[in-house]
Amino acid sequence: MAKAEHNNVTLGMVRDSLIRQEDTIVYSLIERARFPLNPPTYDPSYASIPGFSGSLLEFFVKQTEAVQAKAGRYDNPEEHPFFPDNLPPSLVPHYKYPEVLHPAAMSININKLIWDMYFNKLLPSFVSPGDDGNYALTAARDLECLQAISRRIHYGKLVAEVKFRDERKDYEPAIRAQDRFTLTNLLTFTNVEEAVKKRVAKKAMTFGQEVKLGDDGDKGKYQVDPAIVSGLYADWVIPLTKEVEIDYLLRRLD
Ligand SMILES: O=C(O)C(=O)C[C@]1(C(=O)O)C=C[C@@H](O)C=C1
Repeated sequence: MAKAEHNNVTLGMVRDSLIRQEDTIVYSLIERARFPLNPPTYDPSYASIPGFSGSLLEFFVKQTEAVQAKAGRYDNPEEHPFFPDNLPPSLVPHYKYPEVLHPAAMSININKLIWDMYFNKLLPSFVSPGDDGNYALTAARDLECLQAISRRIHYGKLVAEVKFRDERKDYEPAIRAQDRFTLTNLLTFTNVEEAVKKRVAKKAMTFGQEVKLGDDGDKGKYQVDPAIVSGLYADWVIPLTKEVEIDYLLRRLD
């Protein structure tokens, strides 16, 4: 039997969006990999910006998020700022996004974890060491990666909502018991996870290959190592999406 539709959102539609978001994530990693690590971007002692204490990256992200907040970006429940404190209010007319999620969704933001993972684990694994002076562009590329990864991981709220409504009688007892273990089992589809990991590696091969005319001897050289992209998904993106799903479900009956 086809799964019931809720506000016209089905698990298939949610998964289609996750698949599209893979493209954005893979492309954003490729764009960041065009620059070396560029350590001064992250060094608070380099920036010395008047009236600001922190790195150029933090300056760039805070300023960009402030502009985007004023332009209404965070009115969209799919968007999560990295520095939510002291963000200016939106200055544009409020768009009435469909209310699909439980209000508890608003309190879930794991961007701090995503930030730490990105800068401490992921970034050093896929960019070359070095310094070419392009610190502002580097910060801009980092923010694009962070926003794409964050949107995908927080999409777990919607995944969880659709699963909850599809299988309410299975989820409710586990939520009442605040039983993370059972919730994890309920929402896990190992076959889907395996397909995601394979697909993102393939996308990294396809989008990141060097396109040359004629016969070249350069097959197998990619702009971002496909194994790093599938590792990112295996070690971080999928586990953190599940974490968001569980955090959301635990509050779904509040
Ligand atoms: O597609 C789902 O059902 C999801 O919950 C998303 C996701 C993922 O992060 O890709 C996470 C958990 C499932 O085990 C499978 C895949």
